[in-house]
Amino acid sequence: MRPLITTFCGLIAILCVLFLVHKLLRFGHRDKRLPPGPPTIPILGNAHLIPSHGLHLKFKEWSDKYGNIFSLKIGAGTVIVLSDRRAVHDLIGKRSAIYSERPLDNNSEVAFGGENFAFLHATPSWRAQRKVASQYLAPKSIDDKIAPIQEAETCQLVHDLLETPDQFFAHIKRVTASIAAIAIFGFRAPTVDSHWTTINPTCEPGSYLPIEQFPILKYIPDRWAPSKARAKHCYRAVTAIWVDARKRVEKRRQNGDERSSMADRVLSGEVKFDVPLTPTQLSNFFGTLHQGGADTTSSMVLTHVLYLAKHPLVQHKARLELDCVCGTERMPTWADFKDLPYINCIIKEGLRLRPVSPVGVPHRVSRDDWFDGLLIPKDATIFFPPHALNSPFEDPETYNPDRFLGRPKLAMDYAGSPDYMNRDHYAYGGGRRICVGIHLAERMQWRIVGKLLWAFEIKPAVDEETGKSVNLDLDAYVDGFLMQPAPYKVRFTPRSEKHARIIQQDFKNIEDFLKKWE
Ligand code: HEM
Repeated sequence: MRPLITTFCGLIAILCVLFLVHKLLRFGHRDKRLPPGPPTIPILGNAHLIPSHGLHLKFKEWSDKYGNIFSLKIGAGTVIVLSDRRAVHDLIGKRSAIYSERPLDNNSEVAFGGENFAFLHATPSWRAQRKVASQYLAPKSIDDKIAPIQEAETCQLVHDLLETPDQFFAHIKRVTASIAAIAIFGFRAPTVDSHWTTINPTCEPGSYLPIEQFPILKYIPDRWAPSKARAKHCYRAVTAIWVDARKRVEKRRQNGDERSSMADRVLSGEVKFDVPLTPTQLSNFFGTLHQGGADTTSSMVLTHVLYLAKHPLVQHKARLELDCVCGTERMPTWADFKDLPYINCIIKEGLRLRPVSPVGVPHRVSRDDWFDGLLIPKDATIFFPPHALNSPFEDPETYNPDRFLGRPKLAMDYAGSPDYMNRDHYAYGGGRRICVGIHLAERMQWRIVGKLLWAFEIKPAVDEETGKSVNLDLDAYVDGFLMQPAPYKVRFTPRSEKHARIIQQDFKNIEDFLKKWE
């Protein structure tokens, strides 16, 4: 009897081992109902194929090979990449009720403390924050309240470039940070080293353990996982900065100095959230908006300047319009938008060709869904990379603002249109999560590029040793959380004595207005 029991137990043990091996080999395996994708290997799936840099280029390569809708397996997780405009329109747009979550990611939840509304899941609190932000940043509200600030700040930018053109990187960072700081906190950044220019924290969570995809990693003790401590530190450091920012506004208000910023309106009770926020959540809400507004826009402006310096003919075309509408008497303002359509073409082409986030910000689907017979499983991470959605354009890798002649509207008009093949670009994302600052961003870029082109010839710098123009490398980008051009050198030469005089005069006229925000 005993040998029979032993044999039976042995059999059970072998079956258990076989089951576990089978389970292990299936872990990371692609379900046949999913969109196609690169072959998987056990456990990792496709995780070993993800490059540390240039993910947008890899996405493009995979979409050419496996189709415009492809999938990746990262351990237990699924990633779906949409490089198809119809799919983006149908899923991210029309079905946005289930495609508006953010990916499950324990590390960023710790790093943001669940308080950065750009990374919140689609909770009632996210909806409440989004509502307040989008009302304040709606076109009419911006054109009523923020427009004079934007015009004045861009006048200072042009003046700064006249005085110290070599510092153009810093000047461009200052102006976007200052406009965002006035709009959100009611304070400005008068110089490149002032508090509100340098406030933006650069704390990024860095590399970390992908617990959602490989659940076994959660058993690694905290002391062996420095990323966990880093994420906690990140939350504390960033929150401290934004709490301090909110307190500065409160102190100013206590001294009887009430202004018309978003923070002032919330703190005065004029604006209320449908779901109340704690003081710390409120600080992080303001901070998220400032962060979203400042560096994204300056990175884009630096792209516009880089490409303009390399393309004198594009500058020339813009100036034909500028000279006709404004002459040498005045700089362009937003009121000239309709009469200067080529500036809008330049903005669109920069955003299309070099979006700050070429893979886009991922969404997550909240339940199983189907598209063209393909399964999009619950909790899959959804990318719709702007870079891969350029296919309707002829010669998409070439910089050519002319391609947007005949498309005179702003990005939001095309994003909301059912004519998805005519959409200009996807640089602001899509669906219910589309960039909440899109109207401010469009106006900031237009005002800056319009004034720069009116005021200066933008040319590559001259090498002091050779006396020749330096080469500007259009592919030299720093690939971080945001893509921005690596440092480069250009010259800003005033177009004439008269242009320089107008710049000086305009600056004198706005100096006192801007001082009110210091
Ligand atoms: C050229 C400038 C800008 C670009 C290219 C840009 C791009 C983006 C993108 C791609 C997203 C993700 C959209 C999605 O998930 O589908 C986003 C979200 C966001 N942006 Fe912008 N953005 C810019 C300027 C701004 C400005 C000026 C602000 C605020 C003042 C802002 C605040 C935000 C916020 C708060 C979110 C998160 C929205 C949410 O998750 O509901 N951005 N932006």
